[in-house]
This record gives sequence, structure tokens and C-alpha cells, in this order.
Amino acid sequence: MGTPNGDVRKKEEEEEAKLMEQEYQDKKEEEEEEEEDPNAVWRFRISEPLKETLKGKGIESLFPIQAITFDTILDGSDLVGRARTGQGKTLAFVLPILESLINGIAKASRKTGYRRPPSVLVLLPTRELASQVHSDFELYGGAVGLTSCCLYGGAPYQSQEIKLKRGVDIVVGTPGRIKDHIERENIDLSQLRFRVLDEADEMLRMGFVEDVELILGKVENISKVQTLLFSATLPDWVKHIAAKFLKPDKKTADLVGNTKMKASTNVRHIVLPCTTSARSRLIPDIIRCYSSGGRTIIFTETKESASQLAGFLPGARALHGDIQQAQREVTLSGFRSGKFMTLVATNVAARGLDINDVQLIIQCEPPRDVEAYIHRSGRTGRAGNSGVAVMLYDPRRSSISKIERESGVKFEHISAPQPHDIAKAIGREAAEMINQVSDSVIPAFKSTAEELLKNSGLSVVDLLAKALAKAVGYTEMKKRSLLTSMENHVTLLLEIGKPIFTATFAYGVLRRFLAEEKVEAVKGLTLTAEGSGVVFDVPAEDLDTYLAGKDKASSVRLEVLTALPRLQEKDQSRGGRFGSGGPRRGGFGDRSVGSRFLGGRGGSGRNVRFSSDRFSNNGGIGRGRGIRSGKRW
Ligand SMILES: Nc1ncnc2c1ncn2[C@@H]1O[C@H](COP(=O)(O)OP(=O)(O)OP(=O)(O)O)[C@@H](O)[C@H]1O
Repeated sequence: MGTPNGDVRKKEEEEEAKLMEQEYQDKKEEEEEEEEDPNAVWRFRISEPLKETLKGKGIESLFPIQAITFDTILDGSDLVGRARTGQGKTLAFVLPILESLINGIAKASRKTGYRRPPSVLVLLPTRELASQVHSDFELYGGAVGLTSCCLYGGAPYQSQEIKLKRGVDIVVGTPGRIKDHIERENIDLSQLRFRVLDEADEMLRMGFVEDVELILGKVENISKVQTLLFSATLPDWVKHIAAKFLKPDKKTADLVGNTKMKASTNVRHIVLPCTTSARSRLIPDIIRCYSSGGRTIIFTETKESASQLAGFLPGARALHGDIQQAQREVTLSGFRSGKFMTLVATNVAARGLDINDVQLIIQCEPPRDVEAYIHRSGRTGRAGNSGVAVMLYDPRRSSISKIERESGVKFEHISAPQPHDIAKAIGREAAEMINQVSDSVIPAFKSTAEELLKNSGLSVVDLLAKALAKAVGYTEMKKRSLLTSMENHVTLLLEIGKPIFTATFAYGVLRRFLAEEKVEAVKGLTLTAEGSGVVFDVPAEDLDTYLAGKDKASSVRLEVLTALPRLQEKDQSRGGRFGSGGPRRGGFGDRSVGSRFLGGRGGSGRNVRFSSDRFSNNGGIGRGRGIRSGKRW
């Protein structure tokens, strides 16, 4: 018979053996997987220090765009590369460029030593993006002894000049500042071996075409330089321009191609009808329900609305072009490090930014072009993770169908989160908070808890539900309408048994059975998509009056909605359907809190949307020139 101590030891030994067996199996599986993986890092001509650095970043296998383009770039071809957002386009050029410089064909001709001119130039449209890509070159280039520097506007010239004078291998920057350095004769681009245009379409669209041409034209021997062009979106006009910069035998790696879906497939794409004035009330609840406790980026159309919304939302900060560069950097690094969880930005943050744990994107209104939608929504769902992109739209002012058609996204339609949705979402947070409280507090609170339970007359579960609500500060359940998201309003559907073509006609029907003041109290009247009725909001306290009134009019059906039907959008209205004929106060856009700001473009702004901005999507390269200085974001 074994002693109790002997039994314990035996059990421990058995457990240990089991663990070792498990570890062995896991390792074997991993090795087998690696061996099967055609994109495993070891299969590529990547030198040891780079492999180690990749491993340090948890990268064991290349993403498709990286795997497909690696040999082509390393072997010396010019290349146009396209893959959806968050698919690793940055490393797709960083790795083969570095490898070429240290072991490949660029090695022999690259300049070395003090005061050497750069061998690589990477151009990007925004400062934040330049800084992000530069940090990849610092990390991976640093591992193989190559130096880099980042040149962008808003930062002092001196430190940039010192680095350039000493000599660097890789220059990353925005076209404006690089052009300035050329004019100041600080930089010699004649010996470049690589030129990269990242987010090429945006850079060319922004009115940088001439700057880009001037910069790229500084190369002495064009046959010795490789040019690479990358983006998630490559409209045809970019391809024409590309032909100018890239060699005729350039290769193309287009992982999006003619597939219908151009936006990220890892993202839930959602649309939600919302008036301008309701945005500020609605956004905190959308964050509660859809951010899964992670980071949120909110996009506005203008710098003013970004600042105003950030001021309104607790714990949010703004990022846009009018903010001083130093502050922009502080804001972005605070967001990256989790000091605050909501960033309100203009399109300055739409492209390329790769920030960990961004779970939710909110677009306050549909952007002007499909590319902006694709890039904005692509700030989430990166590197195989999932995410949610919610786009707000006012059906009477904007249309989502163009974006839906051109991006290939099939939008999920939802209405404003209701109290039970919010409670469900934040209840989980509260439960987690309570789970984290140490059991050691129980004895101290136990007698009060018992007393509370006894005196409350509630069940344990009901009382706990109240405690959860209190823990997250959600003690008042406010009902809000489905249409305009107004508190204490309900959404009604009016039908008359035949099609309703205009708002004017619908108001006429309402006047048949309601007093003028009740017609005036109607909010947000909008035609339904299939044209058989209209929806609108009314104050909850007057609901009975509205419902009773309809009995006076024959064939009128009035129904309280629990879910919003598809609404008719501006595009389908063929003009004049909305708003006319109704009482002025009855339209969308009440004057409550928040309607002063977050306005973005008003109704009239829509009509001039392509008149003078650089977002023109009609193929006009360089049309935006001159607008750069006064750009909206
Ligand atoms: N092979 C890989 N394995 C795992 N993660 C990777 C790999 N390659 C890149 N990543 C990570 O994927 C994320 C997205 O990469 P990157 O920013 O290059 O995407 P992108 O395609 O340029 O996106 P966008 O079009 O939005 O600019 C980054 O966090 C990056 O570190």
C-alpha cells in the first residue's frame, strides 16, 4: 500500500507526463502545420535577422499579398499591388526592399558610408501614416543595419536636416516636406534604388501629382530604380498615372480585382438612419452596443464637427488637419496606448492607420466617394481580426446605395439601439466588473446585502439586475424612437391602401384627421422604400391622440413600429419629394442639443458635392490642386 505522500507524488508525476505529452503533440502539430503552410516565413529568401524580428512580432507566415509579391520585388520588377485594407501591404514592400538592399540586386549599387544619399524613398499621403511606416523601417531595417528617417510637415526642419546630412538608407515622408528638402538642397534622390507610392490613389488625388512627379523625377538612372505602388483602392485613373512612373514590363498583383466586394470582408458593415441632430445622442449608445469594449474611431466630414463631437463625447479626442502637429502626435499615441478609447477624426485618419483593437468605426454620414468608405471602414477588422463599421445616414439628405453598389458591401440595416440592447451590452461590462471584485470583500458587505435582499421584496436575480444597472450608471430606461432617435417619441407607419409618392401628400392625409399643431409635432417624415407609406415620429405622450384621430379618416392605417422598414433615399426621390409641403418644424433636424454642431454639410451642401473639392471621383487627377492648403480635413 502506498503512503499518502507517495500517492500525491505519483499523481504529480502522471500530470507532468501528461503535460509533456501535450506539449510534444502541440509542437509536432505546429511543425506539421508550418511544413504545410506555403507562406511560412522560412520558405522565403528572408535573412535570419529579419526572420527573428518577424518572429518577435508573432509573424510566422506571410499574408497573401506579401507572399505573392515577395519574389517579384526581390527579383527586380516594378509592381502595382492591391489588397483589401488590413492585409499587410506595408510589409509586402518593406521585407523585399530590405532583403534586396542587404543581399539582393540592390546591394552592389547602394551607396554606403557617411553622407550617403538614400537608396529608398517611400511617399505617403499623411504625416501619421509616414510615421507609422517609418517605424516599420526602423524596426526591420534596424535589424539589418539600415537607417531611416521620416520627413513630414509640421515638424522642425533641423533634426531632419541633420539626419539627411549624415546619410540615411531609407527616407519615408509626405510629398510636401520632401519637396521642401529638395528645394533646400538637403536631399539627393539621384541614387534611389526603390521608390514606393503607398496609398498611391490618395496621394495623387490630393493634388500632389506635380510634387510626386518632381520628386520621382530626381532619379539619375531610371533603369536602376524599382518603383512600387500600393493601395487597397486603385481607380482606373491611378493605373494610367502609374504607367507614367513604372516600367512598361511592370507586374500587377491585384488581390481585389474584379471581385464584387472591395471593402474588408472581416468587417460587419451596418447602416443606421439618423438625423443630424440625433447623432450626439445616438453615438454613445452605438459605442456601448458595438465596440465590445475596444477602441472606436468616428469619422466626420469636417474639422469643426470632429472637434465639436470630441468635445461632446466623454473621453474622446479629435484628430484633424487644423490641430498642431505635436498635438496630433500626442493624440495618436494616447489612442494607440489606450489612454482614451474614442478618436473623432476627419479623413486624415482614414488611410492606412493600423491601430490595435479598433473594434468599431462610426461614420457620421456617408463619405463622398466609395474609396473613403473602404478605407475608413478598414481601420477595423485588420490582420484577420473582426470589426464593426456603422454608417449613419439621413435618408432625406443622403444616399447609401451608390456606396453599396460600388463597394460591393451588402449593408445590414439596423435602427437606433433600444434600452434593452444597451442594457444587454453594458450589463456584460457590469458583470465583468463585478467578477473582478475580490471575494475578500464579501464578509464586510454580507450583512448589508442580506438586509437589502430581505427588505427589497425582490428576488436575488432582480436585485442583482438593479445592482448591475447601478454599477454602470444606467438607472433610467429611456425609450427612444426608431426614426429620429428622440427620447420619449415613438415611430409610426402611415398607410392609406395606395402608394404615397410625396411628403406633401402624406402631410395632406395627416391634416385630414389631425389638428394642425399635431401635424406640426410630427418629426422626420420619410417615405418607405417600397412607396406604400410614410414613417414619422410623434411624442409618446400624444400617441393616443394620433391613433384615435385616424378613426375619423377612412382607409388610413396607423401603426406603432417596433422595427424600421427600409426607407426611401434621396437618390430615389427624383427631387422635391421630401420636406416640401410639411410644416417647417416637422422636418428632420430639430433644434435640440447637438443640432448646432455635428452638422457637417447641410442639405444644400449635398447639391454642390462635386463642384470644387478634391474628392472628385470623376477621374480628374490634379483637379484638387490648390485646395491642398484649405483642405477640409
Ligand atoms: N504576415 C503577417 N502575419 C500577421 N500579421 C501581419 C502580417 N503582416 C502584417 N501583419 C499585421 O497586419 C496589420 C495590417 O497591416 P498593414 O497596415 O500593412 O495593412 P494594409 O494592407 O497596408 O492596410 P491599409 O490598406 O489599411 O493601409 C498590421 O498590424 C501588421 O503588423
